Amino acid sequence: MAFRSVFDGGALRTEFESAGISPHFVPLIWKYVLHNPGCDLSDVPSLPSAAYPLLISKFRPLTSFLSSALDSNDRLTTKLLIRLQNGNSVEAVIMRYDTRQGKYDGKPRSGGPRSTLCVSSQVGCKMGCKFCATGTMGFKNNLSSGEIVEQLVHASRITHIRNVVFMGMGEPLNNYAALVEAIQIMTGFPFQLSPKKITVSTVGIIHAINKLPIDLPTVNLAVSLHAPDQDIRCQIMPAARAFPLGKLMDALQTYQKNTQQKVFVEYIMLDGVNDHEQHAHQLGKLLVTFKVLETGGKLDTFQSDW
Ligand SMILES: C[S@@+](CC[C@H](N)C(=O)[O-])C[C@H]1O[C@@H](n2cnc3c(N)ncnc32)[C@H](O)[C@@H]1O
Ligand code: SF4
Repeated sequence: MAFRSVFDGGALRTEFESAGISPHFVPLIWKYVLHNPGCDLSDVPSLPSAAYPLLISKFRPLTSFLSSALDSNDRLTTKLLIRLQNGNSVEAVIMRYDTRQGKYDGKPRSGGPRSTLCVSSQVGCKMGCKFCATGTMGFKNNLSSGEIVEQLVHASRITHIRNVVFMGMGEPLNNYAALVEAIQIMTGFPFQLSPKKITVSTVGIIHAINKLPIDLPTVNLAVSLHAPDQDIRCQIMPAARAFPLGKLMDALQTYQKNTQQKVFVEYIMLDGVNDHEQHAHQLGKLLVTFKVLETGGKLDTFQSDW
């Protein structure tokens, strides 16, 4: 029998509510599980007595298992392999920026070490981008909100996580409800990540980008652009056929105007495909237009004199 994760917050709250138990106990359970690796739900202190049989029969503290944690040679990066209840695995990556040594971008910064966790939202992906290992494995399953949050639990037991980026396996906007719930949990007690430190990366699912300002108005958005025109985009990212570049750029403008959040543009240089000088000029024009249309937001892009 498959158990739910206690971090499937909506499911746990619903169960509690139908049993007449206050949902206010849910974050207390999360705090206990986070700080007590290997605990049983019967160990969680101070819950109403009706909560224990319900928890034990339907939920588990964690439904995933940390199979391996592999450090890079410089120990700034740790790759986590996490096995899910259904036997599939996902990766999450901890990236440490030792800002005192300027290891991130060479510039001295204040604030000491900070860590970013890159999380997966799906096992595989149906978008089929040609350059992406996840894309070539096809789609296997969506992660539940609990399975997404559990990546943060595993990582938080290794180091303090300050930022989360949805840049691991899968297309987060194709798993929208779980994404929204996971981020709501991550930004509440006991994780309390700042929404401004969360970035959702997407291939560019326009209808979902349009919903984000309502459901997650304070997260950052990153868009995998990877080409300055629709033709090249479609060659390397088949899903782009459904999302014309002009409409995508319009959606980004609207998103930024409505949220005032950062929009990051991701561009992989693929030899002989999108890395010609002419592509750089096209990209500059595309982003300059973006910036000129923009009024008062915070678009992070390069200095442009195209
Ligand atoms: C794996 S995706 C997950 C998030 C989302 N599906 C997306 O496409 O933005 C995160 C980022 O990794 C990039 N990526 C995928 N394959 C890559 C590769 N072989 N080398 C460098 N970046 C890659 C994607 O294009 C995207 O910008
Ligand atoms: S949408 Fe993202 S995860 Fe999916 S295949 Fe493309 S780059 Fe990979």
